[in-house]
This record gives sequence, C-alpha cells and structure tokens, in this order.
Amino acid sequence: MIELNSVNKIYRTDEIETLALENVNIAIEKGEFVSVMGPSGCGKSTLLNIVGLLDTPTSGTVSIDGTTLRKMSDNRLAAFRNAKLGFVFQSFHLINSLNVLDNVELPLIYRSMSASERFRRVREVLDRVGLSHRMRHMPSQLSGGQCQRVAIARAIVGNPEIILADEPTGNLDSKMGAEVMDLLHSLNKDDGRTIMMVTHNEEQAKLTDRIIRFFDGRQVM
Ligand SMILES: Nc1ncnc2c1ncn2[C@@H]1O[C@H](COP(=O)(O)OP(=O)(O)OP(=O)(O)O)[C@@H](O)[C@H]1O
Repeated sequence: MIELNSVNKIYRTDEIETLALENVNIAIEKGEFVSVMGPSGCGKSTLLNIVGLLDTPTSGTVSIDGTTLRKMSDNRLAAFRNAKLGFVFQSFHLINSLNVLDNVELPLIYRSMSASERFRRVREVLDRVGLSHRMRHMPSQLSGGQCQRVAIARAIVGNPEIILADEPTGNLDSKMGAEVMDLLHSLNKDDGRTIMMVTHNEEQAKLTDRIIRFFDGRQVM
C-alpha cells in the first residue's frame, strides 16, 4: 500500500551534500503498524516527510495505493495528502489561538461539508480520543497528553487510511505516553488504519508489527 522504490534523498547546501536517504526500499501493507528507529540524523524525519508527501525524493519513486506520486501537480498532491494521510508530531503542532474544536475541524475546512456535518464529525473524533468535554478549551489549558490526543483527533477527523507519527510520545511523561500509544494501537487494530511511527523508544517499538531500522540513511536489518 505504501511503497518506496530505490529512494534517494540528497540535501545540497553551498558547502556540502548530505545523502540523507540511500537506496531505500520499503513496502508497508494496509493495516500494518510499523516503527522506524535509528540514531539522530539517520534520516527518519526525511523518510516520514517523503512518505507524507511533504518532501520529494531526489530519485526513486513513492506510491500510495498504487498511485505514483511523482507526476502529480501540487494541488492534486495537497488533495491526496488531505484525503489519505493524517499527521501527528512530537510537539503537537496545535494552533494556540484556536480552541480544541477549531483545531480539530481544520482539515475538514477544505472539504465540501456543511458546518453541522463538520461539527458532528469533530464531536465523534473527540469522543473517540476521550476529550469531547474539553471542546471549548484552548491548547494552553490542556496537559501534554491531552494536546497530543487533540492532535490525533485532528489527524483522524478526515478519516485517513494512514497515520504518520513523528515521535508522538517524545514530549510526554511515561503515563501520558502510554495513553497515547494505547490510542494509536486502537486506531490500528480497531479502525484498521496503517501507522508509520518514528520512535526512539524500544519498548514501544516492540509492540508494533515491525521495526524498520536506519543507520546513516540506509536501512539496516
Ligand atoms: N533541509 C535540510 N538541509 C540540509 N540537510 C538536511 C536537511 N534536513 C535534514 N538534513 C540532514 O539529513 C540527515 C537526516 O536528517 P533527519 O532529520 O531525517 O534525521 P532524523 O533521523 O530524523 O534525526 P533526529 O532523530 O535527530 O530527528 C541529517 O544529516 C541532517 O543534517
């Protein structure tokens, strides 16, 4: 379902070239929960950005559900990303000036949905993450774990098949981290969503279906 073939990514600055990904070949099946691990600077975020269509490989191809993404226009790419992918980040990336409801509603604004339909959907996902009673709170009035659950609600509100999570528990204590992991496992097992998660936490990675390890831009077995 997610397929990377011979993907290379080179960052060029005036002074140096960095080969951030070298000949990466990955296939992730629908419904899999995969962890990506490796030391700092080995290319994990680059990989997630490429799978998330936020960046393009220097060479090689990325396809999602059989659609090869190289040839798409920016507009189509944005629509594809909005429909297929949900993102969760280490530092939540909530908009601090918007309340929980408005943050979660954001991905739906670009869809042709009535306001009442959008509200119904936001309520549904906030119920799913156990936070509908915090709908009118601002992010600053929530705990870190609650912020991450709001971010997860925002990631799933558009019903994407794939969730890309970049160190989703990196800013949380172990109890809140465990709650967020339980939620991700439920989104995988109960809702059948495919999850690709970058993590530094070996214990969490062991509980996923598969660990992809990187070192210096290359996959290691
Ligand atoms: N925009 C950029 N321009 C130049 N070099 C970059 C850029 N982004 C990343 N790199 C380099 O590419 C390599 C891979 O970086 P990446 O952020 O993917 O690593 P990472 O494994 O996610 O690291 P961390 O665990 O510290 O977040 C690093 O050597 C980094 O310095």
